[in-house]
Amino acid sequence: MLTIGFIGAGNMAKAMMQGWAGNADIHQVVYSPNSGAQVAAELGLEAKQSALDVWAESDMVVLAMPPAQLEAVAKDLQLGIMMKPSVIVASVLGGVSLATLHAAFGEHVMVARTLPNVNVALKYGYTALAFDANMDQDVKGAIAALFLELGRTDELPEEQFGAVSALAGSGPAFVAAFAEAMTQAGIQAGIAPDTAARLAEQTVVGTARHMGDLKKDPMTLAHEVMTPGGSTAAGWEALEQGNLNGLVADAIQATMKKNAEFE
Ligand SMILES: NC(=O)C1=CN([C@@H]2O[C@H](COP(=O)(O)OP(=O)(O)OC[C@H]3O[C@@H](n4cnc5c(N)ncnc54)[C@H](O)[C@@H]3O)[C@@H](O)[C@H]2O)C=CC1
Ligand SMILES: O=C(O)[C@@H]1CCC=N1
Repeated sequence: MLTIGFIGAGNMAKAMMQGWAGNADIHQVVYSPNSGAQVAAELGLEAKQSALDVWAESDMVVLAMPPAQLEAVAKDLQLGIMMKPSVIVASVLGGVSLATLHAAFGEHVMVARTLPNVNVALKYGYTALAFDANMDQDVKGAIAALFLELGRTDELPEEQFGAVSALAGSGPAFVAAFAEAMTQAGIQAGIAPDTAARLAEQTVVGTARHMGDLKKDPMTLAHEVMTPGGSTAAGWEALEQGNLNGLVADAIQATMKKNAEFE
């Protein structure tokens, strides 16, 4: 039995807990000052009274609190790190580098920097991973296997994490924004709000599965839908005139700029 401990019980932590919940070989414990007990009860996990209690019981500790809490949490864990240095730290803290994590926890602590997205809740996530240069291959493999269970993963250079965070970490929000824009356009066109929302959601879900399951890239699928001289091509032209690509590029750049402020 492997014990994964969470420090923080917000949206990202919950998504990971949900993703690993069905695995009978994983025991999950959680501490969060406000919501830990409630989230643990909701998901059938064990709530702990402190970050130190989580550390004492865990093989791997997931740091999933706001990045600004890093120093405070590291201080709370000082005794645990001395008593049980074998615990692996998997940080999901946006913009917090391996170097910063080591500065907080000490050089000898095994640390992985991970960047998951909320779709890990249903094992359809994407997680970027970066490891200490000297981390043992077996430990790397074990961490990667855990995240692979939650969807796709890649080991990527840390300097790409700002861009990866914008595309894959923040990405679900941006795809959701497109679904919302379609819903609003449907309402404007006279469709009842709940029907418009259902149409938009099913279209986004179905399109994602179509590309994924049938292995089609976006433009192949788009061309299949665009009957030559038909109505989709007219709508596509409006998207191009409105510079959808430019707008998305701007959103990614703005997200990366903010990520760079955290680094
Ligand atoms: N939400 C997302 O899609 C993603 C979030 N992240 C990262 O995950 C981390 C958490 O983000 P969210 O879940 O979105 O935020 P959130 O606000 O939903 O959750 C933060 C959690 O940390 C807890 N917390 C605050 N101070 C604490 C402390 N001193 N000790 C223990 N727990 C404490 C809060 O009670 C709350 O449960 C951030 O570092 C963020 O960069 C990374 C990738 C994606
Ligand atoms: O918005 C944020 O700061 C975090 C990082 C990636 C997704 N959510």
